[in-house]
Amino acid sequence: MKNLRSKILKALLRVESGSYSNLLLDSELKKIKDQRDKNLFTEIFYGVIRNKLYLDYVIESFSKTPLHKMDKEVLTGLRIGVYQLFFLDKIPARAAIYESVEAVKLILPASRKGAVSFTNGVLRNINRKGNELTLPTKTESKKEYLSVKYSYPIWIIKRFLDQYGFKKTEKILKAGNKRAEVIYRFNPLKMEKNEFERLMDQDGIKYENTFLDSFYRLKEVNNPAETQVFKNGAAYIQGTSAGLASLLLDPKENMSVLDLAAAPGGKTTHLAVLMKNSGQITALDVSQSRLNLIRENIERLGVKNVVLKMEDAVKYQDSKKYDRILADLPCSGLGLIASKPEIKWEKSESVIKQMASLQYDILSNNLSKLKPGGKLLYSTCTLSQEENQDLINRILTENNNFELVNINKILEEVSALNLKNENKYLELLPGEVDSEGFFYALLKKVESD
Ligand SMILES: C[S@@+](CC[C@H](N)C(=O)[O-])C[C@H]1O[C@@H](n2cnc3c(N)ncnc32)[C@H](O)[C@@H]1O
Repeated sequence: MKNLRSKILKALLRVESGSYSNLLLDSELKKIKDQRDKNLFTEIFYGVIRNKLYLDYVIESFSKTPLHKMDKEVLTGLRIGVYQLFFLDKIPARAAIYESVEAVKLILPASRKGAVSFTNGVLRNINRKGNELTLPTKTESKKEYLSVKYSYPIWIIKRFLDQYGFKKTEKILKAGNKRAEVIYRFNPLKMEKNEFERLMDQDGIKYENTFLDSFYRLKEVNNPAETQVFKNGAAYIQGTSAGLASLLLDPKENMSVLDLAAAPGGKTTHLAVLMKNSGQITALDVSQSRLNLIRENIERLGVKNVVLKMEDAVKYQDSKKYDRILADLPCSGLGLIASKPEIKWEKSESVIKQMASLQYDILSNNLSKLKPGGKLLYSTCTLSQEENQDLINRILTENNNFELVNINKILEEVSALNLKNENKYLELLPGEVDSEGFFYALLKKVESD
């Protein structure tokens, strides 16, 4: 396709100014007809986001102009070019350079000829001398080595090294650079499972089982939101780590459940399935636009037992007592880097403290809404001790009417995960499990309140 690189360049600039990569990619791919072009768009788009720090290291090594003095269009064009030169063997260097320079030319006004020839010069130089590139070595500095090699900011590397040591950190970083999988959760509110599988076969969708029953890992699916099963509401796109949360909370039919931060409704709708559409789920979210996403999902999936409320969970007042509370709270998202690689670049370390404080405030305001004997599942999609283990320890110390339930027995019952977990809570690390990074702690309110 003509101008594919300039479309990628524009999309990358939008990610830099705050668009979500996954949503943007979906809408851009809809505009492209040819499957090979779709694949190449996806490869370069995600490749550049994932490897930004590495690509900048290469550019800096071969350009006399420092990165901060380059126009963002030029720098992004250079990243697109270097990504193809270093990571895509099948694209001849000449084509990679030409197409990237053309992309910069198309996006800049005609008066900026100098910037175009600068892009060309730097890419040619990198192509000639690329094999002279020297990377930081492990012996000089483990942090620098991991940061450049796997393209992660130093602050994330430092935290992971402190929390997990070198070997585990390297596994997590590698897993975060793999393309995230697409997983369908089968929704029995819409059809029988054999009908669901028949429709997937009819659409030529190849899939395999995961460690959760009813969660199907798709192989080579391009438009997972365009298939029959998705449009019929028989499928919801949800990773297995996210899917585990509702299963661990284990709601029963006719229970009352409070979901404190529910949008877009992945876990709410899963809870509804587990409750067979009975009882009631009160689903809160602070954002009206995100509540609309839950509404759409509820309608598509045929969920009938949810009451939506636009509420700030830090201040939410409710005299009702619940059997179950799901606290799947906003977090720094360090477990989701495979599906949202821009997380590496748009967050700074201060987000951890901010999130831990918000999580504490939300939990503290809502613990009293649980019935004696009721259970609360706390979950995050992050890998920071402050937001996970430390926070739960603080909550338990300050609230002696709550105890931590050992999650391992339930885990055995609801999943085929075979983990040696010595803790009562559970932390899933990407690279150790075939899934995204998550943390879960199950709290029970003691019977006598
Ligand atoms: C991790 S997401 C929840 C994902 C959801 N549980 C699911 O499975 O689809 C966190 C959500 O918390 C919401 N949120 C952030 N601050 C909040 C607050 N103070 N009160 C309620 N919701 C909040 C965000 O709008 C976001 O939708």
